[in-house]
Amino acid sequence: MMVQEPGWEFGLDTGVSTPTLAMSATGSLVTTGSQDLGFNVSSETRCSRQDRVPVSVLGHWGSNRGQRDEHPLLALQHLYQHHLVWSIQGWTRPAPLSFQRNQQCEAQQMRGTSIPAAAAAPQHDDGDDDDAIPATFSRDVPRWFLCLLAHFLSATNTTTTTSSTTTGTSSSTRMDVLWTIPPLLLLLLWSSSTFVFYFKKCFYVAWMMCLAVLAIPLCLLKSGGRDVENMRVIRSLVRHVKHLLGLRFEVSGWEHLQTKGPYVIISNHQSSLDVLGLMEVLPDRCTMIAKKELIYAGTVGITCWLGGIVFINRKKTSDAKSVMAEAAKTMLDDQIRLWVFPEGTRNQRGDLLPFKKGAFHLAVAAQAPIIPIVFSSYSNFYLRKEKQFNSGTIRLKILPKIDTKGMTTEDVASLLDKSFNLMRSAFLEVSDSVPQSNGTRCH
Ligand SMILES: CCCCCCCC/C=C\CCCCCCCC(=O)SCCNC(=O)CCNC(=O)[C@H](O)C(C)(C)COP(=O)(O)OP(=O)(O)OC[C@H]1O[C@@H](n2cnc3c(N)ncnc32)[C@H](O)[C@@H]1OP(=O)(O)O
Ligand SMILES: CCCCCCCCCCCCCC(=O)OC[C@@H](O)COP(=O)(O)O
Repeated sequence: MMVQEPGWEFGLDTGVSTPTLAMSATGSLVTTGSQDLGFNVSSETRCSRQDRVPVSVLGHWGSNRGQRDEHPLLALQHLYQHHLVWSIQGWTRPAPLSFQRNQQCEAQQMRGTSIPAAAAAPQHDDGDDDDAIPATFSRDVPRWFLCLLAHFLSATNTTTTTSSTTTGTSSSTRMDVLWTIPPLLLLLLWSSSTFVFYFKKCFYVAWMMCLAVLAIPLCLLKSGGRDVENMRVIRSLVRHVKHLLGLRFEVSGWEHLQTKGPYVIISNHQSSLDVLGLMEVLPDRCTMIAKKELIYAGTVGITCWLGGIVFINRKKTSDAKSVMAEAAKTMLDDQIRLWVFPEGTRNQRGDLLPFKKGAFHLAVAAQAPIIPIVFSSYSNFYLRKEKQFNSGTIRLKILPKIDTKGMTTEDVASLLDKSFNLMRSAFLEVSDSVPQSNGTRCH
């Protein structure tokens, strides 16, 4: 008796109407599959050769042939490569593809019995946690994509078979796996929202690092060193990144940024994605206050330094205070605007954190107005806990300036309260009205 450990199974409800596939489904592939790959392919018994009825082909990928760690997607690839490539043309409608742990099948596999047709048919989420299709593999994959994948894989198969005559079997296997990566990546991007989440995040960081490599020499050419004017270069380099991540910005209140001279911009801080919104509206001669750790962020850190970003040590209030007092002086001397995140840290809890006092001390010290800018909540497209990063729209609302002329340190508390209340109600307002995710990846 062959004992299979619980594995993943995959189902293709093909709706195929050709006699050839009906044959394959009734058994001829089972032998090939089992012998070559460790597959059991079965189908619904009620399907006959001539009937134009949906056929479910279901493979079970166990660990009996030493492929213990093989991913179900690889198993799917094998199925395509060896059995289904020729029959895909016969598909008559999009094939919903689902992966799930089928405990009934696993139990039967453990006992060494074959999978009955009813158990073999792909099941759908019935709300039961154990049986539920994992969120990562629950999306329908369109027929044309599967066709493309199949053609790609069959082409790969030919290539690697040819190469195996000269380079040997192990390198052909390696090639096989290598060539499998691009379509699998596409399939994962298509089907797994968790994968999309990590992919987009990594892409964002990597892309910013690459852009920064470009930004460094450009900044040096423009200003010869650290200068607020370099922010123009950085701004123009970062502006396209929103398109790559599927984000859209809707900005209102542009007129409030027309204020002349230095001012302090304060905004809420949800994620490093805020940089994209910041670059959307960043006025000329404006730089930021940031935590000092950012300077160590490789090429991005160097770019930040070149852009004139003021780094503070949040853990040492006295240090931070003196750096900000110095910044107030520079603001006036060099006619610079400063962008501060008064929450002092990232926050995505659907509300604003209590503000720190530095930004208001800064504005009072420089006697410069405060311009609050509110970013709508990212929760309609970006959820860190749920690992969701869809495309979406972000509203940026620029609020009227708050004057600080004649104010002293005594007024800092009331200035802070006033700004907080204005921003909080604007945040709730823009977050409420923001359109829901315009991506298609929500479950
Ligand atoms: C193409 C290239 C591509 C490359 C990529 C491009 C790169 C991207 C480009 C650009 C990206 C830039 C993106 C940057 C994003 C970074 C964001 C961050 O890093 S957010 C974290 C840091 N930000 C802050 O922390 C806010 C500022 N913080 C403050 O202002 C705090 O107030 C701080 C640190 C100064 C002190 O914080 P406390 O935690 O100690 O708390 P408190 O209550 O505010 O202050 C304590 C006491 O100190 C007084 N105080 C504070 N500041 C004062 C001051 N300036 N003068 C006098 N007293 C002051 C206060 O009045 C308070 O005293 P009493 O309670 O009133 O007695
Ligand atoms: C090796 C690290 C590479 C990092 C590359 C990052 C590329 C994106 C550049 C955007 C910079 C945004 C910086 C930012 O948003 O920092 C977070 C702080 O505000 C708040 O931090 P925390 O939550 O208080 O620790």
